[in-house]
Amino acid sequence: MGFQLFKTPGHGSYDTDPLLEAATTSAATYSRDLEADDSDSDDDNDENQDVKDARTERLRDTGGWLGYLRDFTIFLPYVVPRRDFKVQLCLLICIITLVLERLMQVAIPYTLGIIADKVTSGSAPVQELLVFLGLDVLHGSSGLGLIQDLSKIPIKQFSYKRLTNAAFNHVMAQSIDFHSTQDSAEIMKAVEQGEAVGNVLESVVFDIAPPLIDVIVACTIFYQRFGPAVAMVLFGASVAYLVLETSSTRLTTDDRRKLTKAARVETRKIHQAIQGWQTVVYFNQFHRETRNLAGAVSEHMKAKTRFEARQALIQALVELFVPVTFFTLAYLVLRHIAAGTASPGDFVFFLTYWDSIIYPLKFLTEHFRWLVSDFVDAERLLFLLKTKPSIVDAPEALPLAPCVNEVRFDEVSFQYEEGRYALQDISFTASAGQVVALVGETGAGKSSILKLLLRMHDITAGSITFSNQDIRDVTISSIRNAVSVVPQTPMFFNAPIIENVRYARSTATDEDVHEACRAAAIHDTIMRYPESYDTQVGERGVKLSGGEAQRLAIARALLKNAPIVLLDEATSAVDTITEGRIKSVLGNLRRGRIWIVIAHRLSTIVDADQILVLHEGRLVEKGSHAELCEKRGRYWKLWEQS
Ligand SMILES: Nc1ncnc2c1ncn2[C@@H]1O[C@H](COP(=O)(O)OP(=O)(O)OP(=O)(O)O)[C@@H](O)[C@H]1O
Repeated sequence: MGFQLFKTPGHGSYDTDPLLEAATTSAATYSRDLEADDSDSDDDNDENQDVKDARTERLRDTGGWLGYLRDFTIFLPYVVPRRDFKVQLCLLICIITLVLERLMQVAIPYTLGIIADKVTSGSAPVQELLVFLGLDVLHGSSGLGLIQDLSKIPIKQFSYKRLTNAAFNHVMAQSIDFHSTQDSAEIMKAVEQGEAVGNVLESVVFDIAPPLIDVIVACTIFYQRFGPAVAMVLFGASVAYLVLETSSTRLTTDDRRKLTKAARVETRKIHQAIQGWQTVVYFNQFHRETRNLAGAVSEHMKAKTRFEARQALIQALVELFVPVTFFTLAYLVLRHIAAGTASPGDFVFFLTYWDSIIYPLKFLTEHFRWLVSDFVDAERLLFLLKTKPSIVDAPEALPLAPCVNEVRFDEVSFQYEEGRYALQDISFTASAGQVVALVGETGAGKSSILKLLLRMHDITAGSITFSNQDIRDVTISSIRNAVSVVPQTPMFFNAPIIENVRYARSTATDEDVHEACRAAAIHDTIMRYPESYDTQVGERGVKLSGGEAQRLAIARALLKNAPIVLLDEATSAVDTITEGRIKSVLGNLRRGRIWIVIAHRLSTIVDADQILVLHEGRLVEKGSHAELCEKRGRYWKLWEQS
């Protein structure tokens, strides 16, 4: 699939808590990366494996690293502040501070060397000491460091703001096929990576490039002051140190992976137990969960001990390299002093300069590791931004004409996947003021018709027109403005009822909202709540009963006041008395609108103007209730069974 961001790994086997796992399907998406850890392969245990796989594939497709890196130019418009003068200025300040820092790096040891020489020659170098003070303050966190840190803030925020907004808009503009196949946790992770691109740039510009430049500058200066031997030792030692550091990282990779896996298993256990708290109560399995967690915690700690001890040992060995290099260099410099080709001040210069080179070098591998991890995160965002929505406006699409009084399906065929038709040769017309009911057994294609009306998918053949305008020739946004939907399972935001209903039309007054709720037979119920319309509905509306949620969804759809209303089993959870009340109010609202209704309970659509009977994606019967009953065909059979 073209839009597949990352592979979704299979569920692992976890025999200690299978029931809980089944009960927490929503947790399953959240802990996708956690579940990946349960696979047998070590590589699969790596949370970034999917990104790495995608990278390998892209490397193959783009013909190597150059082509691959070229993909990253997609970020340039988001990180280059073309029109933002403030950010441009900050960027310039940062570059200047970086250059000044490099100069300070040499100037400070140089000044100290002069001070030492003056002291040994018996004079008091007060002036030089003041220069040193000035340079030191300027070089530290109170000088250039402060200026740099402050200038970095707007630069990082600039790219974060632009990338996060762009990624969010991109995800929201994706089509239903993207949203129904992608793991939502994975998409969220990708959207949240706006910071990673900024971090990559920051790591390269501020953490990785400067120490490398410093080493080269130091080698040149050492060469000039102490000759080629000292310069060669410094250069060779720096390269060897970096190689050793990198290989030592590799030596602990396996332990690090095991540690990450153990930590994730622990988090997963906690997450599942909390998510599945009700299931734990139903089966009184508190002890089992406590035992499970205790096991996971001790595994985690064992892995941590192994990793940290091994890393400490390897690090200790690598670090031995630093004093040995220092000793060699110091010995060579001292020989120069003894030979009279260098002064004691030169030794002080060497001592101070050594410190300023070696410490950043020590952190280089650490920065490199962070860079790799930020790079992987940035890749998630890259793959997301490269995913194109499958349904987009035609180049010359215009908004739908405001008055829609007819919906027409003309020999419409549609397939979700190649080779399997969900709908075939569907033709019908629904006019303003009419109720058209879609009936048929499960899987017959009813919901697919609603999705096509919202242009969530494009049809394979035929045409769908709203008042003679093909929906592929008008803007998607105007289609969605013209259609109100009451889904089978409505979703609400964790906000007060009034805001949830007003979501349909932000300009609606409180009275408009009340009116819509009266029409949906929910107003009186809401007024009985202690906080009436200010009652919070809970996450996704969990505090509402099924019937209340459906009635609120109807109120919301009515408030939108669109010319086409789609009801998908909209009253299936409502008792028959309330349903009767809703129907009588909806009857009054029929005028001027087109109603397309899906119903399993046939009693709810007996007075529909047109009943379309679908069977295996085909329209097999069409007519009023009386006409269809008279036919004694498929509808009649369904009616008899109901
Ligand atoms: N996203 C999808 N990808 C692939 N096939 C799909 C998808 N959605 C639905 N289908 C298939 O299309 C056919 C029609 O599905 P549809 O949901 O329209 O049926 P329905 O009549 O609304 O069923 P129900 O009454 O159970 O809601 C079914 O065979 C279904 O498996």
